[in-house]
Amino acid sequence: MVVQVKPRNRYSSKTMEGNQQKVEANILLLGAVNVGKSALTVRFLTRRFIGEYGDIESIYSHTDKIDGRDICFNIWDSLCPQNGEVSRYISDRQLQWADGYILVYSICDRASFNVVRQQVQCIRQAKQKLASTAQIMIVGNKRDLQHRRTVSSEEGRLLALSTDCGFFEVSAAETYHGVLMVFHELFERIREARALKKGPVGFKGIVRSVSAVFGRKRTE
Ligand SMILES: Nc1nc2c(ncn2[C@@H]2O[C@H](COP(=O)(O)OP(=O)(O)OP(=O)(O)O)[C@@H](O)[C@H]2O)c(=O)[nH]1
Repeated sequence: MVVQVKPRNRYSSKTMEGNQQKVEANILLLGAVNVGKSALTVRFLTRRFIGEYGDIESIYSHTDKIDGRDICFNIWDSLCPQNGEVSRYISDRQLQWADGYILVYSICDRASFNVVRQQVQCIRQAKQKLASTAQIMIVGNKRDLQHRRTVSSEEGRLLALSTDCGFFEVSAAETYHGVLMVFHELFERIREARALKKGPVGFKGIVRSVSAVFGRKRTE
């Protein structure tokens, strides 16, 4: 069964609706094949786990309230190439588009953890080159399959700590709340990084704002 969610291709980070500025965040899901990227996306969008997802690569748009404010998540559920080498590859278009990454591995699949390890390095290098503030969340999925676990929680946490990423272990199959936390926590990180990049408003900023409101040009 393929879930019907309307895809949308938008690449801006902010839009205006009425007089209210609507905040957007572009989230890219990456990881090896079969780790549950689509399951996590669909859980977040519909609160449901449907089991089989088909081979669809789409960008979905979903608005959620955080602290009383509408946040528009544009979520790119990437399709992983079957070839192991290619699965580590992240395109320039993806790197330029994303404000945040959810790197998914399965706790039962060590090879998928190694893919995430390499993708973290790839994104960190690209961030430096692009002077990007994009944030990364590492997610160990299929937590319900404890008896088949091959990657410990400590390994996931350590990788996240050593690379300045967030970390969650979740089960897309079992709970909605954990998945919600992943997206919300990633958004918080993006918001903080954006605020840091902007820096404090300062005196010049205040003068600029006052000039803009009263429509006068500064003479010095
Ligand atoms: N037990 C369990 N199975 C899961 C979980 N999440 C996903 N699955 C199953 O894992 C399989 C792959 O899930 P997908 O969401 O299609 O994985 P994907 O990473 O999008 O796969 P590709 O698009 O092919 O790269 C499906 O059979 C899902 O039902 C989970 O949390 N627990």
